[in-house]
Amino acid sequence: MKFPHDFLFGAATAAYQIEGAWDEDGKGPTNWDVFSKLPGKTYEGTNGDIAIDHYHRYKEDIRLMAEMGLESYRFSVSWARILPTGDGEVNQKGLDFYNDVINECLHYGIVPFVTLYHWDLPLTLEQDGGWTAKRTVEAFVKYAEICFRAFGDRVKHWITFNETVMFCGLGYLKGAHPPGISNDKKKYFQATHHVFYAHARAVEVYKSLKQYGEIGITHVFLPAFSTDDQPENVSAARHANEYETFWYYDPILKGEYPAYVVEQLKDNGWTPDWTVEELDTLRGNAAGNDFIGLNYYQPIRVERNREAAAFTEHTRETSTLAPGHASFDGFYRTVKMEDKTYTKWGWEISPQGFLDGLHMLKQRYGDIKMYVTENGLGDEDPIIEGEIVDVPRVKYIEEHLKVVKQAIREGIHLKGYYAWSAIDLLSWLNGFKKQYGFIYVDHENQLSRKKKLSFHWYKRIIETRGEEL
Ligand SMILES: C[C@@]1(C(=O)O)OC[C@H]2O[C@@H](O)[C@H](O)[C@@H](O)[C@H]2O1
Repeated sequence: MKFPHDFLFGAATAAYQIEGAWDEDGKGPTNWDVFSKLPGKTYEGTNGDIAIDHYHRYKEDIRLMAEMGLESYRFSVSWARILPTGDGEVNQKGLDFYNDVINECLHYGIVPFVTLYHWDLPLTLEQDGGWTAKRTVEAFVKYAEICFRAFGDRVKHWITFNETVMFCGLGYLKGAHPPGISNDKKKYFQATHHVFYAHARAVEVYKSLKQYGEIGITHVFLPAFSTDDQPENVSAARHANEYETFWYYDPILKGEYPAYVVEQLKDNGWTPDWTVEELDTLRGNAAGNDFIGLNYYQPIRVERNREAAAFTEHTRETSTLAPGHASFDGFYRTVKMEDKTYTKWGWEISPQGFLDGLHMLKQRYGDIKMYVTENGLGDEDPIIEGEIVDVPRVKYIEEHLKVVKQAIREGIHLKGYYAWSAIDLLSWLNGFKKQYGFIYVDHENQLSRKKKLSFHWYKRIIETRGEEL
């Protein structure tokens, strides 16, 4: 069986991780331009000043994507190129760049799938409270409308935010992302609420423009499973799913927050300072959300945590999402299982966990349209006689695409798969060491591009619409 004719085979990137040109053509500074230069925050001090120079090489990169037969390219817009101060004057050269990227995609018949926010916040907004401040919400809505009006005649697929749990969790609980705050639960939940409210407002604006495309959000999908059937560990998995999934998916798809979490926030004094108007906006725009983007890499295996939830010192190393850590509230801990397979970064490889999780989502949210907006293997790719022989990545993506096909057979409304990533790029916390791309970038040779084994494999999968899987 082939994948359906309207299923999109894609790949993804993000602005800060590929563009470079951090201060060119009127772009304003972002939180990551500053944070990445703080000692110890990134792997070996790597940053996005140059990244892989996609700002100057986007034509070559998109030509390679076309050669691979990519049907759709998911990329993000750097807000600070469009609005250098976050909510002030528009920078025409920023609009020009993304118009060029979009037009280059369309030149090859590649469907652009645009993420408005992939973690790089204009510095002025971060300095003024970031996502804990209402100003950032209003600024995002202004920025989103500018993008809709500038690109919406050609861009018909919009993602508002990428992985809210990551930039809020690492920003306010682990201190590993800007603004580098640790263990501030009140700010964490406040920031997530402002993001969901900003999303709902952007949906409202998008629908009012009657551009007849689709808009959604991309969340991490991290289904939690109990290590065994002990009631306390089953309760740990429930707790993890409530806080890591339902807190994120419910306000978008149901228009309200999960009662389990709301009650506990109240007990702990972590309830966001939300208003009736904001909660009504969430409720009133849930139906306008056209899809949910899932970034699936792994499930988590959890058990009840019996150790006292002492203050946890977080570092870059403890923030790369490997198992063996207690949850922010100490309720559960993630466990590395003897009978499971893991990547070099300690992430479990579990296509079955994905399929089981998809059915959990369908049971809770019904027939919502879904895209796999990220899935891929972070690895240090083998190089044999100058060729990048990334067989592990081929196997990883093959197994997950098989599950996507099986899920569609089982009635899950999946409409596309975007591998992370189209091309090797800068990892926020792992520098250039953790590779994900179909295209290799040689940092020892003027960032020259080279097709990997997986490039040729994915090309064939797309050509045959995955019939062999
Ligand atoms: C934490 C990590 C990683 O480095 O493996 O997860 C997978 C992937 O998720 C993306 O949304 C990030 O932009 C990208 O940098 C990657 O980040």
